[in-house]
Amino acid sequence: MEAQRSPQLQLRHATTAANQQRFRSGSAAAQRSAMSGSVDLPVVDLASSDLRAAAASVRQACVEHGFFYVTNHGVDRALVEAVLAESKGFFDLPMEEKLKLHRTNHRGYTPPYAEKLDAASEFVERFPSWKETMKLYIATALDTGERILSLIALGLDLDAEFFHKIGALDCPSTFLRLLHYPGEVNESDSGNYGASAHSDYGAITLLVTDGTPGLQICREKDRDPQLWEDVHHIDGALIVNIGDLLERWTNCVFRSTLHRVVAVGKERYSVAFFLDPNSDTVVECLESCCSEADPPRFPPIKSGDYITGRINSTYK
Ligand SMILES: O=C(O)CCC(=O)C(=O)O
Ligand SMILES: [Fe+2]
Repeated sequence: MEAQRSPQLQLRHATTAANQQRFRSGSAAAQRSAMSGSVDLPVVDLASSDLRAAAASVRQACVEHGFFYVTNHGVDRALVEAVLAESKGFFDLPMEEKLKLHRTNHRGYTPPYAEKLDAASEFVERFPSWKETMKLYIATALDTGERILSLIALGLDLDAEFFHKIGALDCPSTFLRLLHYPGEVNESDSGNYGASAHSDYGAITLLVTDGTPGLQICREKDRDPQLWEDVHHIDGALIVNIGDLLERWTNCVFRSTLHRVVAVGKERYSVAFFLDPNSDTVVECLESCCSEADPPRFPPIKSGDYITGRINSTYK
């Protein structure tokens, strides 16, 4: 496996107050008034022997939806179950115990409401298999993410090893977020439950859920009223989505699609794995994504500067 920056892990109760800052739009009223339907996202078989065809599906999915499913992805079902079980164990703790892991520098627990409390970490003693489970999950998801990036590169008419060759995966940045959406809606949330509309910051996100619905995407963010479509659960598949950094890298050929999680009257667990290039990777318009008629829309930027800027504007 490639060298890797120390992975960051975040535990989040996904009620509004803790999420609100990072979202581009989506007031409670707007969420309620938006139209909705459901979407059939493409499914890409990562074990396909026809790499070119798989890459073409990935490209189409990234251009049209910014979201797709992957199957035969190499992340064991038992491992996913173990991560969800550890997560449930943590979120089931009394609040005062969870607060001992209160978030510092983007790691740790974010409570439902953003109080400022200081507490120490006692993670390891309380959850003996936590570290190994999360380490294995992160390593496996990283491996899967790299395979997806190879297909993305091929789909962009680049060498399958493009991201490796430019050093973007020498020391990639990974971030694991364990999310818990409580079943009951708190009155003070004003009906704005779950994760408000947002796009992810980085390159790609790999998402698993416990199968509870709630995830929706909005493919045309400027449309009025917005059309929100349910992303249904496919047993055993991972959901992959493109983040803003990859949208920028591809000169907006690929979409970083607005998404949110709405209340379904049932508690929900999910695990989001964010994969970004190493921080000194220069993200500048890929050759195959610009032309004289469609010049680069953004100046080059180091991946780390871009992500840090986004995170800092979130957690001010
Ligand atoms: O919980 C989910 O299904 C989505 C989570 C998400 O979009 C995020 O953490 O960025
Ligand atoms: Fe997201």
